[in-house]
Amino acid sequence: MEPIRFRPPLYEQRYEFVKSYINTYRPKKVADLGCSECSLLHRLKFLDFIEELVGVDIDEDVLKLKGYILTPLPIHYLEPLERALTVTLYQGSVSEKDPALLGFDLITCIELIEHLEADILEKFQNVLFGFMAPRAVVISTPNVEFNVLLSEKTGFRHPDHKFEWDRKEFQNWAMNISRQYNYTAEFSGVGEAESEDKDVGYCSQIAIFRKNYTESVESMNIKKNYRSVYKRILHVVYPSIQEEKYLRKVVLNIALSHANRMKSNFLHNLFPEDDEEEANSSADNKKEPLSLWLSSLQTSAEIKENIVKPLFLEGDVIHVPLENLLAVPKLKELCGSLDVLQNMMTTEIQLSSDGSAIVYPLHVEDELDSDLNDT
Ligand SMILES: C[S@@+](CC[C@H](N)C(=O)[O-])C[C@H]1O[C@@H](n2cnc3c(N)ncnc32)[C@H](O)[C@@H]1O
Ligand SMILES: [Mg+2]
Repeated sequence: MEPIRFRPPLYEQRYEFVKSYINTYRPKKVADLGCSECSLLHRLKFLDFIEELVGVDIDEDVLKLKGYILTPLPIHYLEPLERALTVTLYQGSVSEKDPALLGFDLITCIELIEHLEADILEKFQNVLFGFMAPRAVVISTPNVEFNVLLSEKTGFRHPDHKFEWDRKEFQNWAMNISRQYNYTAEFSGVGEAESEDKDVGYCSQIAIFRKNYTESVESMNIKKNYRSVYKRILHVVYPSIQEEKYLRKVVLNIALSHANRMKSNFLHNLFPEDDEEEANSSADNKKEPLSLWLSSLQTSAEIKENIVKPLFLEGDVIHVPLENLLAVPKLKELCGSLDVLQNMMTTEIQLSSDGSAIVYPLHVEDELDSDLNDT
């Protein structure tokens, strides 16, 4: 018998299952127990509503070896996230209580439980549902009924498995836990058999638990005082505009790019002959299709600039009133008011003496040079 090959691979289907659950319920704090190489966490860090990601594994070496995939890249400093995001990895056993795992919206345990000895599994149930008590839990584990389709050989799918359950065993275990800890369980899975195969269920069976109660503040406070036992291996805070220093940077970048464009339009209107000279000086005065397309893009971008207060010259200084920048939707969203916008800009660049405008010296040649350098 040819062993079944899943497409996409089974592990990928498990991650996709978690991702689609997360996309539906949009949890902000998510932990993955038995996170191993952090592959699921890595996929989850791209979901833009998750603010806290935590991974726990007993194997310190794998966390140290693979944890780097969760650290920010240079692009994250250039383009800070809109939401806050922290990622933390702990070495520790899921059979031990640590307050770092309190208050989560979702905890996932993907192919973890079958690696736990009976006594550890017993403790783990109590730690996960009684102590951590997240709002939702997703647990996946092999469905032994499917093994007949996987290969001829008998025995467990992996040498480290301590058990493999059929659907009834898994569902009984999950239903007992639900009753004991006041959760509701639903069952699903990934990795389907071909239609002509007999009914063996999914290759990976999955239980989704949802908590039926809200924990009291007193109960949470007692748990928060438990002694920490997990060892922190990695803790990263992603650059985000929720932090003042990154918000300033983003506001400044957007504001200056718009202010520059407004200033260029203003200068081109003021000295239209420079444009003509430039046009006449081009070799045959004909634009290639690509440059035509690029210039049409620029024109539409320029038209979009919302001039609510005209730019003006005072001596040889161009004034770009900040009110125009506040009319840019993104800046309005980020700053809300003129005062905030002004405050963000004032320490970073030169404003007019009353703080109402960005000022640029009028040196047309420098201006045209700098335009060319910008492109
Ligand atoms: C099959 S791997 C999990 C794979 C991973 N969840 C994924 O889907 O990519 C099982 C993991 O559980 C971890 N593990 C086993 N016993 C544990 C325990 N008591 N506490 C925490 N992690 C444990 C192992 O070190 C291993 O990394
Ligand atoms: Mg396994």
